[in-house]
Formats: sequence, structure tokens, C-alpha cells
Amino acid sequence: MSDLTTDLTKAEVAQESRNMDLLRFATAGSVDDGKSTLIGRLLLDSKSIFEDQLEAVEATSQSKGYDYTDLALLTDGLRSEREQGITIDVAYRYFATPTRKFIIADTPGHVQYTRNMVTGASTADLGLVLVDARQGLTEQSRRHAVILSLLRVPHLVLAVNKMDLVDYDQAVFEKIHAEFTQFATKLNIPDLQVIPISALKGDNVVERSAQMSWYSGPTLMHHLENVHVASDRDLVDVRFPVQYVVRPKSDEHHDYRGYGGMVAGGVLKPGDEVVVLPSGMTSKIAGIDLFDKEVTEAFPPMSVTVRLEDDLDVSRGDLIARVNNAPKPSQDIDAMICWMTNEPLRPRQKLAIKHTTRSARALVKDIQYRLDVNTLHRDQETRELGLNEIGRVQLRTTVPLLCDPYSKNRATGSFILIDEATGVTVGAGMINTGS
Ligand SMILES: Nc1nc2c(ncn2[C@@H]2O[C@H](COP(=O)(O)OP(=O)(O)OP(=O)(O)O)[C@@H](O)[C@H]2O)c(=O)[nH]1
Repeated sequence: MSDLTTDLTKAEVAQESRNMDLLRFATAGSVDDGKSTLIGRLLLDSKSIFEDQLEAVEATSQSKGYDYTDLALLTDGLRSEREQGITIDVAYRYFATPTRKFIIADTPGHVQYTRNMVTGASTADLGLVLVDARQGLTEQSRRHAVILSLLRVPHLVLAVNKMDLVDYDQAVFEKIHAEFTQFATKLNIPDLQVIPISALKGDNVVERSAQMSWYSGPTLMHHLENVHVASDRDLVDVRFPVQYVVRPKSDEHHDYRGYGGMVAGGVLKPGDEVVVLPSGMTSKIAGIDLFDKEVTEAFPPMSVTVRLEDDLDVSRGDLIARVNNAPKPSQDIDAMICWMTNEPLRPRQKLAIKHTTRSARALVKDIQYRLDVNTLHRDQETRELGLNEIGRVQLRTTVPLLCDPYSKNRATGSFILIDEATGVTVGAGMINTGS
């Protein structure tokens, strides 16, 4: 999953590296819960859309006979534009307020798109699950909460939308609030905020609602602007998966050799003693380059080039770590897997596996249990995982992987499974232990 960030362009990653006050959040929810409308509302009320876009949306709404401006037109228009690019299955959208920059991973709500939701959420700081106040929690909203918790998205917001359609009734909100809080206690959700909103009317999105004076919590935008994410990043365990080797481009730089990649954990500084895995050779960091200038340190999620003092044999898929704090290479992987294709996952199946920048093949040794997303019961009778199902699986890989538990590092603790025949991503895995 770590490589899914390559959906972002280099410029976007660079901007992210420079500007750390950035919140990445992923939207989730069932079809028609109002995700597009909500994103439109956030863009509109934070003045992040252009006047001409708004005029076009107002004109279309009028021509359809609506007596309101259908903000979903704005989002859906952008989404379908992005879907023309076949490789992108998550539409990323950007907006900023004076306090913070935001990247939204907007994923379609239909059940068959769970894979897109996993993709979008894998790098998110915050997950935003929408429910329709009239319907309350659905299996899909529970599934999304389970996935966000497995993906260790550290902050979760449950937005109870369409409050205008239940007369802004506090009792309706409290019932959903209580039911979800009860469900969430069984999950690993360190920070949960439940907010009653109307995306269409704008209540509690950016502006505080005059209709819901019984609600004393933050508006959605206030929460997004203030939620504290900097401490969620692992700045202790140095993990630098090598994406490519930078060789000299001209005679002038004939002795230049660096290793490019995105810092997955810890802080790297010139002079640090490091080990290159799996070879186990050690060296010191000679320098760190960010584009054409040298920097004194690098931390997640900066994309940099690291130079070493010694001329070691380092290649794509290797990992640079600190000498006394390195993951143990292992071919036996125990992981929670979210299965994302119609053909079920079964024991003895062979798949391609991509873990950070390293690729290998994997054999499914065992499926220990399947997780029932409604009850969180572990079904141990299951011998397979169907579309969108989540289970605990044991794999054996052809080459050792340099894994961390996902709880420790979201990049080195995750992988994707690929169907070798089609090249399609069919599963996402979160590693339980390193061996
Ligand atoms: N009354 C009311 N209607 C809403 C609200 N939010 C969304 N809607 C309506 O609900 C319908 C679905 O909204 P969308 O924003 O398209 O839903 P979505 O979740 O983005 O749907 P997908 O993009 O298909 O996943 C539209 O007709 C919206 O106008 C709300 O707060 N109040």
C-alpha cells in the first residue's frame, strides 16, 4: 500500500514534504450518504472553488428544476474527470484554509469500491465516515470503520448527515452516536468524533448550525483544522526503503551515487550510522538531498536522496535502517488481509506481493479466520475470503521481506497482493508481527 502514494504526482509529494501542516483524510460511506455534497460544501464554504465552477453548478441545478444548488455536481464532475485516467481509482482533491492544507481521498461509496476506499485510507491521517441520519449505521458503515481501524487511521469522524431530513432531532443523533460508540469500543480507534451535519444546508460543516443548538461539539471544519496529527508519525524507527539508485548523469558528477525513496519512519541525519538490508553492510550517511539542495534531516513522508560514505552494493527493494533498530528479514508473514476481488482467496493460492519497494511471490499457507464486520466475530470455519472480506492469513514469500508490525509502521507493515495473470491488485495486507 505504501506505493499507492505514487498516485500523487511528484510535485504534490514535494509540496507535502515541505509543508508539514497538512491533513490527509479519506471519505467513506454508502452510496448516496452525501459524500460528494459534503466535499462540495467544504470547498464552497472554505472558498476553495472558483466562481465560474459555482456558476456552472448553479445553472445546471436550475436547468434540472432544483430549488437548491446541487453541490454534488461539483464533486461528481471532478470525480468523473479523474476517472478518465484509468490507473487512478481514488480521486484526490486539494483545498486549503488559512490554518491548514488538506488532501481528500474521495472514494465512491458502492460496496464494490471497498478496494478504492482501502487505497485512499491507507495513507490518511483521518477517516470520515458518513451515515444518513434516516438510516443510521449500515453494514457498509461498520465495514468502513473496521477497515479504518485495521489501517490504523488514527482519527475517525462519524458525520451523521442529512440532519435536516430528521428535523434536526437530537434523539436521532444520540441513538446513532451511542450505537457507534458502542461498536467502536471493540475497534482500535484512538480518537473518535461524532458530528451531526447537513451537507446540503451547510449545518455544522463550516458554519455552526442554528438548528442544532443542542450540539456543543466542534463543526466538521473546525475539527479538521485542529485535529493534532504531527505526533502520529513514527519519528523513532528509521526506515528508508530504496526506490531507485541515482547514478551520475554527467562527467561533472561522476562520483555521485545516491539512493532515492520516501522516508517511511524515523529521522535521518548526515553522520548517522546505518545498515543496509538484507546485506547487513553498514556505513554512515554522507548527505541527504532534496531535489537540488542538501538538507540536514529527513523524516516521513519526505522524498529524498540519501548518500552513503561507503560504496556499497545497494539496489531497489533494499532498506536503510539504524544499526541497532532494524527489522528482521522474514519469509513467513502473518497479516490481516482485506480481499478485494470476486474470485476468493484460498489456501495454496500463489500471488505476487509488493512490500514497500520490494516485489516477490507469496503462497497462501493458511486462512486462520474471517472477521464478521457486523459482530466482529472471528469465524474460524472459513476456508476462503470473498470480495471485501477481511481475515487473518499466513503467507510464505519467495524472498525475505523486511517487515515491521503494521502497528509500528504503516509503510513497512503493509503490502499489496497482485494477481500475477492480470496485474490487478487483489488484496491489501496489514502485518501482525515481523515473523
Ligand atoms: N436533504 C439533504 N440531502 C442531502 C444531504 N447531503 C446529500 N444530500 C442528497 O443526497 C443525495 C446523494 O448525495 P451525494 O453527495 O451524491 O452522495 P454520495 O455519497 O457522494 O454518493 P456517491 O458519490 O454515489 O458515493 C443527493 O441528492 C444530495 O442532494 C443533506 O445533508 N440533506
